[in-house]
Amino acid sequence: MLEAKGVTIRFGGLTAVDHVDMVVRDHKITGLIGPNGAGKTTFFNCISGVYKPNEGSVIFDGKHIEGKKPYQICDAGISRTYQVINLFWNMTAIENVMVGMHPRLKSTFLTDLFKTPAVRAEERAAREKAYEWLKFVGLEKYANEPAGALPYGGQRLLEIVRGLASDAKILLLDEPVAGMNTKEKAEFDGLLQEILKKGVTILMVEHDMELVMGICDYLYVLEYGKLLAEGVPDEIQKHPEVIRAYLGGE
Ligand SMILES: Nc1ncnc2c1ncn2[C@@H]1O[C@H](COP(=O)(O)OP(=O)(O)OP(=O)(O)O)[C@@H](O)[C@H]1O
Repeated sequence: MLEAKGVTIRFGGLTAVDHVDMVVRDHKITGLIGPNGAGKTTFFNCISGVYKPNEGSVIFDGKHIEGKKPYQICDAGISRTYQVINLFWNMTAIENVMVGMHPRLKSTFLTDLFKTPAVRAEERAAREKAYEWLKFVGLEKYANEPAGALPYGGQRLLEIVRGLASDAKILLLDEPVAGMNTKEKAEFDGLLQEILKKGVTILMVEHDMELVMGICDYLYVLEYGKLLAEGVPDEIQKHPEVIRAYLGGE
């Protein structure tokens, strides 16, 4: 479904992502791991349109998307979350989800300006749908609270659900459990399974090895921008190069 071929990005003399090939299979959880500075977030940025790769291609549903703008990539069905949570802090939780739904809404600047009955009906329907999304992640009680008032784990979930609300086919999660407590992490595992059941494919960068090894169907390992290994978690855990590079030889 999503395929990267030879993706390369350079910052001056540094090749942050170096000819990386990756296949993200439909309805699976693919993990991208590697030591700090390996190029994981930069790779995400190439897929989500923040950067245009210097070389290589990214193909989604049979179409080249490398070099497209982030909003075009989002419209195509790829949504992402950020390492540093990126919400509209002064908007309520439900409004944040509605913003996520915006690409799928029909209203335009002019119809919004005049608040036609059709716009009001669409807004009502969008609010109801957004509320359903909040329920999906157990955040409905915060619907009318500003995003900044949610507990930290809740903010992470809100960011994910805002992505889902755009009818994403692929969700790119950048360190989704960073900062979550043990209970939130345990629940997160179940949530990812529920997301998969909705037909959404997941690609995630995560440092929490227990989570990654337990939940991912397939893993790619980056080191200094290059692909070091790929395989199912069992293979990766035993891979001598990965143990050397990432697990510090333990
Ligand atoms: N905009 C930029 N300009 C210059 N160098 C950059 C830029 N973004 C990232 N880098 C460099 O590219 C390399 C890869 O960084 P990146 O953030 O992608 O790694 P990462 O694997 O996501 O790390 P972490 O696990 O710490 O988040 C690093 O050496 C980083 O300093």
